[in-house]
Formats: sequence, structure tokens, C-alpha cells
Amino acid sequence: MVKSDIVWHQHTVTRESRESRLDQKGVVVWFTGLSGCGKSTIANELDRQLSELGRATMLLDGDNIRHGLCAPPERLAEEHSAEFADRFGLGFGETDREENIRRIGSLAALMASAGLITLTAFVSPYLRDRDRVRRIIEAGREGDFIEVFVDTPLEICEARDPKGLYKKARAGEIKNFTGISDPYEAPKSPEIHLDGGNGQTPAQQAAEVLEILKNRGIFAS
Ligand SMILES: Nc1ncnc2c1ncn2[C@@H]1O[C@H](COP(=O)(O)OS(=O)(=O)O)[C@@H](OP(=O)(O)O)[C@H]1O
Ligand SMILES: Nc1ncnc2c1ncn2[C@@H]1O[C@H](COP(=O)(O)OP(=O)(O)O)[C@@H](O)[C@H]1O
Repeated sequence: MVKSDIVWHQHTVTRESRESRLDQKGVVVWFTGLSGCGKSTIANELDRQLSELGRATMLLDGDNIRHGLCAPPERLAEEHSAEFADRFGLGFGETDREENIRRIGSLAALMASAGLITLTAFVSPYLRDRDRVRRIIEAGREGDFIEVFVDTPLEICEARDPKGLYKKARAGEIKNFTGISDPYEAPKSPEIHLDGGNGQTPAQQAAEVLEILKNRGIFAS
């Protein structure tokens, strides 16, 4: 244990009482995969299906979180000093991705402890970074980190290319692009493995995840 002058404060309202009020268990459903594999679409559809059932959820998505909590230096420089922007702004180098996933992991852990079914959709290409989040979340309660590997072949992701990023990466206009000039380390034993190129619709894949959540006792109906 690291010695520190910062001491954890035990709150009166417990996680269990929050979960009991919501009649569900807080959990983190962590989608990972290449850009364009379908993470955001499936997570968004799952969020919709859960909301329709009256479940309390939150969806954290890479593109959106990088507008605020994990903004790039250029964005921070609009409001802060150049030194601040350089120090806290995040790009796509290995260490920046590590910090991105660390911040999101902490946020997701807080949301799960508030009793929310927390869905995250980040490329999160490094095994070590995802496993670190798993350890933090499972330190709270085992089984609370559900990794969903959206396993769509690079060729399909590149053919979809909804934001034109693969085209730019191939042209050398984007550095460190996952799958092209940066690695993607696939999960070794994800709780859920979705085949993104098998012709199933995002709604069908979301329904599959929903069924697994139900079977794990996250919520009853
Ligand atoms: N170099 C590089 N590599 C990968 N992705 C890139 C890059 N530059 C920009 N983008 C866009 O940023 C989105 C990925 O952000 P994440 O926060 O999910 O990335 S990471 O988890 O820190 O690896 C990713 O979103 P998705 O396409 O939804 O995955 C891209 O739109
Ligand atoms: N199961 C699927 N079948 C066909 N197309 C899909 C499927 N899932 C996602 N897509 C399409 O692929 C593109 C990329 O999906 P997106 O969810 O933005 O991926 P990611 O968040 O992983 O970058 C979108 O145009 C989306 O409509």
C-alpha cells in the first residue's frame, strides 16, 4: 500500500442501498475493438433496449469523452495555458491511451458504484490497460467487469470507414492509427465475444448482450 495523506472517506449511503433502490446491480460492460467495428452502435442500441426496460444506465463513448474529460491538447489550449494543455491533453500515443483508459476506468467504477449499468465504448487497444481497469472494478466486487470484444475484421472496418479515418491513416495523415500503424491487442478471454462480420444486426447483438446481463442477475426483467 502506498503511504499517503489522502484517506478514503466511508459514506453513509452504501452501494447496496443505491442498488436496492434501483432494483439492479451496478456493472461495467466494456466494449473494445477496432475503430469502425461497431462498438458505439451496439452499445447505443443496448443502452436503448435497457432504457426501454426501465433500467438505469449510462453510456461512455470514446468520441464524446474526448470532447471533455479526455480532451486533446488543442481543445484544452482554448481555455487553459499551453503548459496545462500539454500536460493534461490526450492524444493517441501509447501513454496517452493508457491515461485515457485510466480516467475512463475510474469514472466507470464510480458509475457502477452508483448502481448504474455502465456501458463503455473505447478502442482500448492494450491488454494491460483493460486488465488494469478490470482489476480496479473487480476489487469492488468480482464479476462486475464484463468485457465485450467486438471482433470485426480490419478489412470490414476499413471498408465501412464512416469517418474517413482509415483513408487518412493509409495516406499517412493520421499517426498511430489502430490496426494500421498502431497495434490492437485482442482480449484473450472476454466474457462476451461478438463476431462483427457475421451479418447480425447491431440490435441482435445488443439483445444477445442484454440476455447475458439478465442471466448474470444484473437485473430481473
Ligand atoms: N490514431 C487513432 N487511433 C484510433 N482512433 C482514433 C485515432 N485518431 C482518432 N481516432 C478516433 O478516436 C476514437 C478512439 O478514441 P478512444 O478514446 O476510444 O481510443 S483509445 O481507447 O484511447 O485507444 C475513434 O473512435 P471509434 O471509431 O468510435 O472507435 C476514432 O474515431
Ligand atoms: N453489426 C453491424 N452490421 C453492419 N454494420 C454495422 C454493424 N455495427 C455497426 N455497423 C456500422 O459500422 C459503422 C461503424 O460503427 P461504429 O459503431 O461507429 O463503430 P465504432 O464505435 O467501433 O467505431 C457504422 O456506420 C455502423 O452503422
